[in-house]
Amino acid sequence: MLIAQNISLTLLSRQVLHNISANFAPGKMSIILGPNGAGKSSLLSCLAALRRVDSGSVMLDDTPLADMNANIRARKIGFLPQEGEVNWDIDAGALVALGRYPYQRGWGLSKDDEIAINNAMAATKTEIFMHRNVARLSGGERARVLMARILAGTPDWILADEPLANLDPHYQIEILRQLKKQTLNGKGVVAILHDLTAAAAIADHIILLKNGEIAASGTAAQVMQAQILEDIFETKFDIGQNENGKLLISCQY
Ligand SMILES: Nc1ncnc2c1ncn2[C@@H]1O[C@H](COP(=O)(O)OP(=O)(O)OP(=O)(O)O)[C@@H](O)[C@H]1O
Repeated sequence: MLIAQNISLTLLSRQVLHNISANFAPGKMSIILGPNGAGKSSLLSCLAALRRVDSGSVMLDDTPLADMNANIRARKIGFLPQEGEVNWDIDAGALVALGRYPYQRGWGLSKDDEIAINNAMAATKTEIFMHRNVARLSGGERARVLMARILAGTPDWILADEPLANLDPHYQIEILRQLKKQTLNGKGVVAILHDLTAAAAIADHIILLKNGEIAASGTAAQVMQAQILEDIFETKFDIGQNENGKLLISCQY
């Protein structure tokens, strides 16, 4: 389990997370939603130990993340940041290979490294970009390469900050299916999304943040209710279902 225990975070003398407690289960897709500035990215950074919390702790399987060796932590947790920009002069294959960095002992790639890299590029359909400069890929192509870098590290946990940004509908579905597949293989996924319908379709567990606090938490059926969403987003929503019973959520234009 990845567990946030009463975590609070202050940035530039402004408290952005207030006493957050949440459990994230392996093999499950947990989705964090909420308005801009609610604290979603801040929470995800704390869960990845990229930010030190002011109080409380983040535990991974009974060990405080803050006490864990950085290399071991990097093998366990893959973090996909929100900004998909890559300003290095680097080919996609080399960028994906960086996902193996926590495993490297000497020079060059091991057989295991090569297998993991090939699997990750196949899963994200990025082999065709192997020798292409990442800076010259489209935003959507680069997003898939960055996802491949995370998968190459074969982490137990994937923490993804808006993994669907810049993707067309086809690749949004591809990435969501890829993340879901990871959970079916026993990995824990925690992702920030803005698309409420996509979140409802894919989430095992949803956390809605507002003003740095958990405003609602539960299954899609429990939290995707017009009044709850209106209170959190300060916007009216229409909630329906398609013929398969999937929730369709759109704000009222
Ligand atoms: N490095 C920082 N220094 C100071 N304040 C920050 C910093 N990063 C974020 N904040 C502030 O913390 C609050 C939460 O930001 P955060 O990025 O976690 O929100 P978010 O829910 O991910 O928003 P969005 O949906 O817009 O990405 C915001 O008010 C933001 O201005």
